[in-house]
Amino acid sequence: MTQARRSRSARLRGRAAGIVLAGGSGTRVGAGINKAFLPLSGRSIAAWGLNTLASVEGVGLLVFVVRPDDLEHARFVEARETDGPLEIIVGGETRQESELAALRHLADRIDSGAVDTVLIHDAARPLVSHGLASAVLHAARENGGAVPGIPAADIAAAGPGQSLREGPDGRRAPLVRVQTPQGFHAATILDAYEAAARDGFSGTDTASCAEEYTDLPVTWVRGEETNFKITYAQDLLLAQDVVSALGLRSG
Ligand SMILES: C[C@](O)(CO)[C@H](O)COP(=O)(O)O
Repeated sequence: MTQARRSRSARLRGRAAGIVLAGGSGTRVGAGINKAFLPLSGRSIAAWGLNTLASVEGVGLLVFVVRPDDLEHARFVEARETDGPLEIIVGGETRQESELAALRHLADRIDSGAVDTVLIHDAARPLVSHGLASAVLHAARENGGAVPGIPAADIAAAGPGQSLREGPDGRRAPLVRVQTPQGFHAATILDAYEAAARDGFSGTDTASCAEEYTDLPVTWVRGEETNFKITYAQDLLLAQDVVSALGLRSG
């Protein structure tokens, strides 16, 4: 183990696990390789989120979920773009299956209490800040579940024949753009994913599975505009501009 790795291992102390999902094909960006491994200011997109989660006090280990074809890329990220160590695992066909794979990978440590909280993050959101990830972890520990969200600034319609849900004051509840990392009490969310697997349920994000299978209150934490998801080629250009304009660095 190198000195850098020793110091990272020493810093990674805590009972929360960061899970970074890079199991999708990420083809809409049009690059021919999984977008999570495209470069952003000298490091892969995935490395940015991994390094940020690793910097959060209380995060004790990182699980990096990838496709079988990307294992070599993932090992490169571990060796060259993060201080490591990463627990690299192969995910499933869907987001739900990849999350389940990560939770099962942690199951023994969740059962023993060595892991109490999970922070599940999209590799495609490289610019999540240390402050936001820390706030989600804190809120998840306080409440059982927490997700970042930004109230939509534009007027949004639910679509023909649909009605927007009412807010507590009887007015229309604002639509919220949901981001990651999403933080949850680990044992509860593991049970939820096992129950979902038995039912064949597949959610859009961790919160949707939590809402369906748990009583956990899910708290909102104010998300960040810069924590956008890289989906299309123009999102990568925007991320590069944000990195330059704000002078951001990874790791
Ligand atoms: C979880 C998420 O980022 C919330 O906005 C989003 O649902 C992820 O979508 P993906 O298609 O799994 O990347």
